[in-house]
Amino acid sequence: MPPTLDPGANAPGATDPARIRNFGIIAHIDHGKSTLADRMLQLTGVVDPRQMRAQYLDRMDIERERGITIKSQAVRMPWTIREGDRAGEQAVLNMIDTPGHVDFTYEVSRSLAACEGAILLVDAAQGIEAQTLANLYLALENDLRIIPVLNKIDLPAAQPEKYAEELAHLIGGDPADCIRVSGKTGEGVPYLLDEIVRQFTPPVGDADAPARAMIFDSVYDVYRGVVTYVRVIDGLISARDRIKMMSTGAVHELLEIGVISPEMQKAGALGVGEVGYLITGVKDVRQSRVGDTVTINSRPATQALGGYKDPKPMVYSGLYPIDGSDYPNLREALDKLKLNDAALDYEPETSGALGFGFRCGFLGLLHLEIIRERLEREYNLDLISTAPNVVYRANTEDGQEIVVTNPSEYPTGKIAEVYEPTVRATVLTPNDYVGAVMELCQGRRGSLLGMDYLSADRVELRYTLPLAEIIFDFFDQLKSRTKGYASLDYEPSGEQASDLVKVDILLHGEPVDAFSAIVHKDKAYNYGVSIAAKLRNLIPRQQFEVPIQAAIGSRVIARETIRAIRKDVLAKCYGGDISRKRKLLEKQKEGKKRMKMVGRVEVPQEAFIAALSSDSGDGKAPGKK
Ligand SMILES: Nc1nc2c(ncn2[C@@H]2O[C@H](COP(=O)(O)OP(=O)(O)OP(=O)(O)O)[C@@H](O)[C@H]2O)c(=O)[nH]1
Repeated sequence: MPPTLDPGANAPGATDPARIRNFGIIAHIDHGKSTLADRMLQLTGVVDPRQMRAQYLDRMDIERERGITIKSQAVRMPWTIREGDRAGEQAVLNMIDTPGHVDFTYEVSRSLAACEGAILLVDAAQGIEAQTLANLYLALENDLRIIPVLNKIDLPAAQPEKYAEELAHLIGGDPADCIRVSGKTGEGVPYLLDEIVRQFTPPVGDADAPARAMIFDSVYDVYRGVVTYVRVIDGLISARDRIKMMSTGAVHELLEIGVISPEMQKAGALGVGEVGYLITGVKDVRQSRVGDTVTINSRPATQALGGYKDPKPMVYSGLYPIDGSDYPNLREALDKLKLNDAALDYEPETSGALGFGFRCGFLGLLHLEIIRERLEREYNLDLISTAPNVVYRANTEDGQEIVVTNPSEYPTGKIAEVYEPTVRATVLTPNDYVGAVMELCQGRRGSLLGMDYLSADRVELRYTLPLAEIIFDFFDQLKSRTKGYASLDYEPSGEQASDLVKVDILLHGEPVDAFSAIVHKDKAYNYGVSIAAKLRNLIPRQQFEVPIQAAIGSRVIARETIRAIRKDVLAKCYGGDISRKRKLLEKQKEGKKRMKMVGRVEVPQEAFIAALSSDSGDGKAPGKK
């Protein structure tokens, strides 16, 4: 038996909006959102203590293994105020657990649009970090009420007094208003739940208006087809209705409607302010788009809700199946993942070296890595991903504009100007490391925008940096130069004209498209030298000599050679006259020449993976720590 929910959830009618509180938990990564969510599930009784496991809401294997939240989750929990003059008041809480990593900011902003309030969770041993700020700004943009909460007060290193000051300084108010909790021990969590009901406002909507619900997430389930998560703004959607998607006008039969608590539970209807799911039996993933408005076919709304801004991919990489016959499976898998993930973008491409594949756009390297891992695990595919790159815009001298998502498509003609995307990066660091952070940012072509002291020993540095300079190992470098104390957040800030060149890698005189890269002129030489050296170690010796060249246009900037395995053709030629030996050697040379002309260099698959996957030369996948 699942624990009894508030009767509204299962009754044919909907819950009284005055009793609903929709809220999100926002925090810097690892400050303990998922753990706090676990305690709430336990305290509200929606999860049986025997079934409780850590990070209950992180359902994907990858999420659990890495201890990070990738997808947002919405859970309905009943709560009755325990203390104070409103004790006994019953409420229905819809909690939305959101991811913390900078790549997934768009998930956070989508979820927050479905809330009235946000818990700003800060680790009491760490204080405010870069994503604390970024998420706070997102919440403020959505006009949410904020409850500041200090977590992990059970830690000996916790300094709640100090950080309560910092938080109060940031959002205004009294340090004493910061609620102190431990997601681990549960201390303070019942009080926090009480305060959620007291401080957050109930949703406002017109119960009599035609129904309008916002799709804030949509997932493909192998057994049930597409499951669509909605928050109702106006009106009522009941299980007997036929629903209409406002962007396409498509009408669907409702097979099931319900709430997540934390498993799916059927309900009779969803009313104003409620958060729940719809199942229509739609199998095509594109028919239930995140950001679309759902209405009722018999009495449709006329005006759709303001949708979400589509997240724009920031980093591109080619994904190729190692076994060419897997290509259709890869397409199908990408189609399915795309439903969960509006930010994933892909189109077919062919590479001379790697065959048929897809050029895919991602939000960042972690996103790339996760999609790739999901494709390999959930869809059983073996993939190669090419070196990630950002999107460039080139203006040619004859007035054409070319958008380059793949370096091998970089125009060869005369180029007037090339633009590269930039980001506005915020680094929070203790005072002692300001010099180290500045040195790193300057080395990555950054320009300082400003610097502020958040408290006596915590500094906020703001830089404009080319995106291409931070997608590789910037974060690792930042962490190692600041002994792990600095944190980073960034957002797109437009583009800038830069002195960029395309570096081609030629194997045996033939350019290999998958190795081409666009780099800043000052860094082209180093790039060329390092990739040539890497390939020399990765490609086994062949029967003939293989030159590896890095070139800008026709100018070679670096060269390595893989020496031939010289077969000893004279081994069986004892004594004899010199002309015979010479003849044999000539023949061998000719053979080599023929190989050079017609032969192709055999590049082992691993070489592609290792050379392409990271610029550090360690053979690890991009972004892998
Ligand atoms: N001592 C102590 N540790 C905690 C507490 N809350 C969380 N942790 C630990 O902090 C780490 C991060 O916690 P999570 O709940 O996974 O953090 P998160 O913010 O959800 O992380 P993301 O999902 O990746 O954004 C885990 O190792 C937790 O066990 C707490 O109150 N006390």
